[in-house]
Amino acid sequence: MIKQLSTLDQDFEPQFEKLVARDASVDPEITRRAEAIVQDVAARGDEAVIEYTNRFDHLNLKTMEDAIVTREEMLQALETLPADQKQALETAAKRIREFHEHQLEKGWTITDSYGSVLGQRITAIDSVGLYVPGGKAAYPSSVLMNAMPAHVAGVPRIEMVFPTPGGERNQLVLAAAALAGVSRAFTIGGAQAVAALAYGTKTLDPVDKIVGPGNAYVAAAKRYVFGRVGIDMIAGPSEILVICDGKTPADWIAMDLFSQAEHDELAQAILLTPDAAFAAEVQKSIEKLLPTMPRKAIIEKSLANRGAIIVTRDLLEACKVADTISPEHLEISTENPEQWVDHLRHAGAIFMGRWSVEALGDYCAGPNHVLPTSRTARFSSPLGVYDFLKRTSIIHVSEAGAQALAPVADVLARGEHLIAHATSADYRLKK
Ligand SMILES: NC(=O)c1ccc[n+]([C@@H]2O[C@H](COP(=O)([O-])OP(=O)(O)OC[C@H]3O[C@@H](n4cnc5c(N)ncnc54)[C@H](O)[C@@H]3O)[C@@H](O)[C@H]2O)c1
Ligand SMILES: N[C@H](CO)Cc1c[nH]c[nH+]1
Ligand SMILES: [Zn+2]
Repeated sequence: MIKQLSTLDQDFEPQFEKLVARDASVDPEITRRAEAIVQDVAARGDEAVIEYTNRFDHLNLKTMEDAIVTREEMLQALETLPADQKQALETAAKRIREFHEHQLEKGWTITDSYGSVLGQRITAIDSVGLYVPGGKAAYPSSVLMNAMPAHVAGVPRIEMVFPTPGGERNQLVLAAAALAGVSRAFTIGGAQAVAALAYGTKTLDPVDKIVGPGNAYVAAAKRYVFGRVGIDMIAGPSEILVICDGKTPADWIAMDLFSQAEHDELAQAILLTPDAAFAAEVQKSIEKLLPTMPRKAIIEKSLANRGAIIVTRDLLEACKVADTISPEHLEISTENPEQWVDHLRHAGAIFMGRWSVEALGDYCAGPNHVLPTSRTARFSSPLGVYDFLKRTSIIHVSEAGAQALAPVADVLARGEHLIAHATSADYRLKK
């Protein structure tokens, strides 16, 4: 069952360190296997992708053509969805698109005192590959979250890969791809799909960047191909941290913890509260509600291995502990959450107040649900339009500018013993 800790406990520090230790999800054997698959796909292309897909996902592909899902098939899936699903998907897609449109960046220029123009040009990446996980569950919401910012950024070629264990093409996944502007999809997954996107095969031209969450094989393959292609981040198991003043119904908080615990046995769900009686109440809610959950076994393992209810001295101390954890999702389930948010700097997404339940962020609030995990929120951001844009510096030096800057470059270049640099600058000086 979930651990109960208090910051007043004598051994709180070592217990806390054990709780937030991050190496639980990296297995060297998985890394070795994933890298071998990537190398094989790089060498043998389509043939290797087909073999691995048939082996791991139990398909019967004869050629890569059998794995292709066309734009027409995606649109067909959208048109034939049950009305409630179509409407929900469209509402979510609209909100996600509108939110991400605010992230579009514009280029800029400045003109210096010599009339030289300096600036930054923004262009979209030419081609991206979206990894949409499909091993244990299908994630239409992740299609929207990955593809929509790419589409808003103006990426012309958006390829999607998604494993279809047993060959079932999830219609919601295809419909979401239609709404979010995916150009073409392949029913392939795992390390072999990442390799196909990175190195290209006869059927699939290589892409410039690969984004999207996945299991340990996908993460290891992304790490391996980074450098050849760009990647977004290595997303680890889901995390939720709730700070509560003890006045939100205990069942709500228990279910919020379950909502991320149900993703994975390695997911992390933590409650911080200064109210010890409330902590006990949430514990009771967990015991009451857990047997009713279809994914009970996963939730139980996740809470037992990586979950905790921590009683703090006060809400300010709860904020300090939360900042150390730097969680993927942080709910401030208190009165006047604005009062606490300035004390919190590191989190993928902050949900303010009792009504801002994390599940809304997963599907339809608007912000992206692909977020930094495993404490990487200290230096990393949610997936966004900016991940699909790149910047190019523009330098247009006037004749007068060259006269002023060449002597500066000359001195610095000679200081570095780079005489060709110095001389090429000096050639621009008027005699
Ligand atoms: N952060 C997010 O936004 C987000 C969103 C959705 C899902 N997720 C996470 O993504 C993960 C998805 O994992 P998943 O497994 O369900 O799907 P997945 O698509 O990531 O992995 C399935 C693939 O793994 C490969 N694989 C499985 N066993 C293998 C083996 N023994 N050897 C080699 N390859 C093997 C297969 O090729 C298979 O197609 C979960 O941890 C989930 O929590 C995260
Ligand atoms: N909470 C996940 C990211 O940690 C995203 C997701 C998809 N579907 C439901 N939830
Ligand atoms: Zn979720």
